[in-house]
Amino acid sequence: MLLVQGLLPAISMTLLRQLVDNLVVVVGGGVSWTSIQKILAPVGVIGGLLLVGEFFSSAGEWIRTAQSELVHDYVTDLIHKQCVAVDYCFYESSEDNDKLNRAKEGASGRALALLESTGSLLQNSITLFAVAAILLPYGLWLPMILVVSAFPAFYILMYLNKIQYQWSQRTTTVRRWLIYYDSLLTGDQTAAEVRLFDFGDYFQSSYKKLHRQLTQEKLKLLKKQTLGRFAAAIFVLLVSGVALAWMGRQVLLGILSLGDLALFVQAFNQGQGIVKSLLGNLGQIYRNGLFISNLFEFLQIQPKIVNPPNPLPVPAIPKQGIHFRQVTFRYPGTEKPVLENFNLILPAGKIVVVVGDNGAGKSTLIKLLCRFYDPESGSIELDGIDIREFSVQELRRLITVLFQSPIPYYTTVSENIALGDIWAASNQTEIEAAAKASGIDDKIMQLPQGYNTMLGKLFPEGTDLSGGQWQRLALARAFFRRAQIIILDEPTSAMDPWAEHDWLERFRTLASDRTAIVITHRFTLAMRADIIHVMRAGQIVESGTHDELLAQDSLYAESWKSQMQAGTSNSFESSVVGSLKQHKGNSTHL
Ligand SMILES: Nc1ncnc2c1ncn2[C@@H]1O[C@H](COP(=O)(O)OP(=O)(O)OP(=O)(O)O)[C@@H](O)[C@H]1O
Repeated sequence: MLLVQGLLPAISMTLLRQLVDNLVVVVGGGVSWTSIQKILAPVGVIGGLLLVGEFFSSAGEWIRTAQSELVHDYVTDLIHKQCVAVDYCFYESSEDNDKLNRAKEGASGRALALLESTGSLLQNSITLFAVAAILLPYGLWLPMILVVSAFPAFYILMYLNKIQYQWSQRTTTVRRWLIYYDSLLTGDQTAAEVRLFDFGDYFQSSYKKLHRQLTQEKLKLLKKQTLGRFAAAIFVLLVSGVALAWMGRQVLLGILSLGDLALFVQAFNQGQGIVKSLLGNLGQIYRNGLFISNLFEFLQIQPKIVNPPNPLPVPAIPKQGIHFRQVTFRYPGTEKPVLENFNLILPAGKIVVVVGDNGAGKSTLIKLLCRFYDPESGSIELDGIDIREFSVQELRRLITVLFQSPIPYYTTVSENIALGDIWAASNQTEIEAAAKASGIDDKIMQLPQGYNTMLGKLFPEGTDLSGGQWQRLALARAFFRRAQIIILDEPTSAMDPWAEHDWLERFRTLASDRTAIVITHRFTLAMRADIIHVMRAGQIVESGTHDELLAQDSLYAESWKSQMQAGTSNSFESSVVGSLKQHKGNSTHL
């Protein structure tokens, strides 16, 4: 198709010359059926060619759309796969987020544009060769001048494309800020605070300020591009003028016919148009190639948290437990270690609670245990084996985590719970058992369509849950996983005290044969653990049962007393008031 489309203009031009020459003969020699036939034949063929051209151009539209969808699907799939494959820490680095943004920014559009420009380049090259072949008999210098006249434009185009790319690279972070402000203003998660704190105008003006700055820079670039293109176009016009003057002279001298002149004018004009398109194609290929290099840069990122060459089998049921041995860890790009020569034993089959003040390093322990990060030195062992010796996926399958802020998934209730173990066959009985264990079953039964109710208000017929109910649902998801190691990070923070008491009883039964690690600020929860570890500034400073720690009369006991003095022992208010008092400057706060 490219070949036919590429040759069509040249064939039309040749036919046009024949038509004009025949017309001159007819006008000079009188009208007869034979002479009219000579005109009708090229007219018919030209008409036919126009039809073929139109058909191909319409078919081209269909092909372009199909190609566009295919390329889009392919590139999006690559990006999604890589987004899941990169390390967790990728999302905590501004530089890496820039890379992702650049890869995503029109990646599929650019890939398609590259494909189209290459196709167009081929077609235009074929046309240019055919046109050059037509011009060649009038002088070798004609096709050459056609190409040479395009050199300045070529240089300008490449230069402009390069500076546009550099500008785009430089402003990636600024454009990410725009996306961020936009999400604050338009997202459902921020809608309440935007209204309450009335900071809509504030973020809107931040957005506008940045956007204005970008627009000004963009317009400056465009101005440069326009001036550059204008200068190149003037040069091309001058060259055309010289060539036309020469051709006109040849006709006046009788060396060439009027048909030749018609052919020449069309060929030279078309030739220049084609050279211009070719340059455009080259510029596009160059620019899109630069942008697509961003996609490749992102796709080439290799995760650092990888499986060992010969992974050891993960214990189906841990017997000894988890041992943090002399672990030192600092977050990438930070100076101060969060953990330094840290030691902790979490025995199998026990419920262990880790309490500690904000920033003590409790959540960091979870991230290390799940291998979102690896320690700088020391090791984390499961039944005496360094967890780096296991396959990452196998290790993670052994663990279930209820994170501090569970994600509300906008799917049905059943799917929400089943997401806890996508590898397990979705069994409704087990889903309901997990919901009962987490204490959300009663609420689900009151929903319009029970377990088939769509959650979240973002999509049609969705129902929302309260914060505590979402938390219980996340807990059901964690239970559904049936993992041997259960990690709960502030599991009851959004629950009322009655719910918490009820839940604790269930949890004891559920976790009876598993290893449970609970991170909490709530003493009412901590006191029921088999072992309590008190963490402060990256170290375990006290360990024991609730009674043992009270007997030690140290940090834990002090914080416990402080909470108890604030109210009755088990009440929600006591925890909150106690915590608030501690935050007011008491050095022994937990
Ligand atoms: N991604 C990160 N990059 C750099 N520093 C981090 C990162 N995440 C946490 N930190 C720092 O590491 C320290 C420990 O954080 P961590 O989240 O483990 O504390 P925590 O005990 O769980 O606190 P909280 O009780 O408030 O949840 C803190 O000083 C925190 O600022």
